[in-house]
Amino acid sequence: MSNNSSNFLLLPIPEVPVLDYLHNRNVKIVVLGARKVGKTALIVRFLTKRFIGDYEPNTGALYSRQISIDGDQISLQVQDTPCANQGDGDDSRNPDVITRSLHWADGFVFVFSLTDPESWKALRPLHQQIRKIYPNTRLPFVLIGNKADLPHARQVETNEGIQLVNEIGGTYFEVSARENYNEVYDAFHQVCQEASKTMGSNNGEKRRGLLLARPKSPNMQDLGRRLKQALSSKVKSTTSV
Ligand SMILES: Nc1nc2c(ncn2[C@@H]2O[C@H](COP(=O)(O)OP(=O)(O)OP(=O)(O)O)[C@@H](O)[C@H]2O)c(=O)[nH]1
Repeated sequence: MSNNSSNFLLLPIPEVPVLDYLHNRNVKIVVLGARKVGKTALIVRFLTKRFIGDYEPNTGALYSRQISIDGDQISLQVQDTPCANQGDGDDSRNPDVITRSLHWADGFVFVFSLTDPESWKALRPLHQQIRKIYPNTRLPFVLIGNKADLPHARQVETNEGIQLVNEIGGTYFEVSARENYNEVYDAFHQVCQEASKTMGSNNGEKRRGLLLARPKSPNMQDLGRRLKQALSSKVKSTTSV
């Protein structure tokens, strides 16, 4: 077997079929928040409808799915991030993943726990970091106060969530990943819908010159680019014969 064909055999099998990936709109959402606020639980709930109680500490997984938004097929990628600053001295957990994700995103889901005021406070500095990257662009945001099923442990009031969302822009949702799929779905659907609309109005391009590759594999953009390159070199060699 030639070297060329073995290169193709080494490509990972993507969850999104490659041709769909190339043709559909590609929406990239980043989920941010302090540790243990339920980021992974929310993403998994949105994508699978299931609540799974315990996860390994987050190291920045990327989830890819096809979803339908307003009748359009969207290739959705959701980036779970390791953590946001919580003043716990553990900001060393992949700060690079967070910074790169901020550049990569088309929309953001900010998460705090209604039982943890520190997780609410951690979001402001994160938002300031995003404003520095995009001083003139308002990307879609939703703010989620999670763990609404624990009213006895609640320490952040609804008006504090509203106050924060008024500062950062976007919509505020109070949800329980554990108990309510519909609210979780509404929050994620909203940010996907807004990101998709924004991309539609910009011809699929978010902002020229600021696009960075996602930090970790599986890198679907790279896969798409490599496939396009392979196809175009095939066309070139055919036409030059
Ligand atoms: N009661 C309750 N517990 C929840 C809810 N969502 C998540 N949890 C729990 O909160 C804990 C943390 O959830 P994760 O999804 O791992 O949180 P994370 O933000 O991804 O955490 P890191 O990996 O540290 O970044 C787990 O024990 C979950 O079972 C919820 O809506 N209600």
